[in-house]
Amino acid sequence: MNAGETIPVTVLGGSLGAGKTTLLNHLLTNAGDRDIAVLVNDMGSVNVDAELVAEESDLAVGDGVTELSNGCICCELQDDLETAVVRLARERSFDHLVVEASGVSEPGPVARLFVTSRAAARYDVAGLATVVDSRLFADTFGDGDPERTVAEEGDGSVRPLSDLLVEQVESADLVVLNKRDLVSDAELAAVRDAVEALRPGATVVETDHGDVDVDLLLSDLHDPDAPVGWRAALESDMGGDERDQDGHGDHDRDDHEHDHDETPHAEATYGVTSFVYRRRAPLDPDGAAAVLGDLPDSVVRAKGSLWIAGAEDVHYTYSQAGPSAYVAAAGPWVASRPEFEQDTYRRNHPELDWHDDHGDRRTELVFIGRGMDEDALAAALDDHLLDPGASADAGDYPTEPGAEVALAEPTRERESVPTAGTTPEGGR
Ligand SMILES: Nc1nc2c(ncn2[C@@H]2O[C@H](COP(=O)(O)OP(=O)(O)OP(=O)(O)O)[C@@H](O)[C@H]2O)c(=O)[nH]1
Repeated sequence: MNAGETIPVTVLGGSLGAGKTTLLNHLLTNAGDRDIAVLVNDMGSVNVDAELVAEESDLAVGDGVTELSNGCICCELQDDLETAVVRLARERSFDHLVVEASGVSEPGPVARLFVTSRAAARYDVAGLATVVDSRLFADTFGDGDPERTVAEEGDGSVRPLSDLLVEQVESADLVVLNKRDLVSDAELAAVRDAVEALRPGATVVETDHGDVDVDLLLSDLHDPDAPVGWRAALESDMGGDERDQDGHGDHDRDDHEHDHDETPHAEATYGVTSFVYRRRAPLDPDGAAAVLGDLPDSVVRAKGSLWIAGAEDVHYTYSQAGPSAYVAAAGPWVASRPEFEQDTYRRNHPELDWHDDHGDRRTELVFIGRGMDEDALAAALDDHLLDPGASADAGDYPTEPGAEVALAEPTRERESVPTAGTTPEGGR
């Protein structure tokens, strides 16, 4: 970058588990000659997404991937975001910055930071892309009338999560209708209608597994003739009318002003909390599948690493979003690799949490939800802990890196959902 030139930045938002990290990995794999820096925000204290992005790309956490964890960059981590992106632009040269906001981030304030703060001198917002979980959207707004559903769902104390879904769509320049494979054609058409009603003028694309056109995603999506969403919020922030063109109040701004202090924004506004379950012992394969394939409805999103008895050399990742839950074989644990590789890996990743006996083998899961009974969930998993080295049959778990197995799958209207593998047990 030449002095005085600004770097384009794309803000990637969308609901918990909508497919933002999947899309980001697709982008990095298909970026060609572009040098892309990424910043990943996760609301849990363990940044699973940053690790997944780093694992799938040549970038390392702390080098190409910057992580901001345990909070939300649209509110309590705003200052950290500003510092991180200013430092990034000073220390490295790159062509484009992509910021993956956490699933509970309101995208407007994140984009606004690049226009109003110190970061504005270095960056230019190219666009705000919102990834929509089409299955979740169809289920939430089944009657195609999002505004009505939002109004009905609220319990008065916190805003319903569907409110956030609407806001994320209203702010977007590009809406990616992801998880197309989990909805029927009729449901997808209804989702598109609802999205276009909420955000007229946005570019809308339909995908599965984040397979978007990289050129489109990184292009300058700014449409000066459609100043709805975050730009309208920006204008009102700079002294204009407090209501945007659709007549909605600028609630992200209102909320942000009064929950800036102790209570994290996600909890104060949406009642969303997170906790980490971390154990240095393997889980019984069937027991883990039974619990993790049938989580209580209070869990909105769960993800992390699994150490499974009987498959002690395979690092499994677990991912649940609403009615879907999968276990994937990520590859060998570092501790299962030849010693010289272990040494090299550990030298390059000093942050790796290493145990004298078990190396990096661990079960480390982040649970995000509303009204979760953390103790009951932890106890349910603890019931299935085994001693390291205990014999067990993990035959239904995949071993090939990248292969995954469904523990729970959603059903869609009319057509059945293609299975991603066999089901070890249960499911919901
Ligand atoms: N069936 C299906 N699953 C998908 C698709 N895209 C992503 N997934 C799966 O959905 C889960 C969540 O995907 P992520 O990319 O981690 O979602 P995210 O938005 O980054 O999640 P958070 O950052 O935790 O909010 C993972 O298990 C993905 O493999 C899709 O198009 N179809």
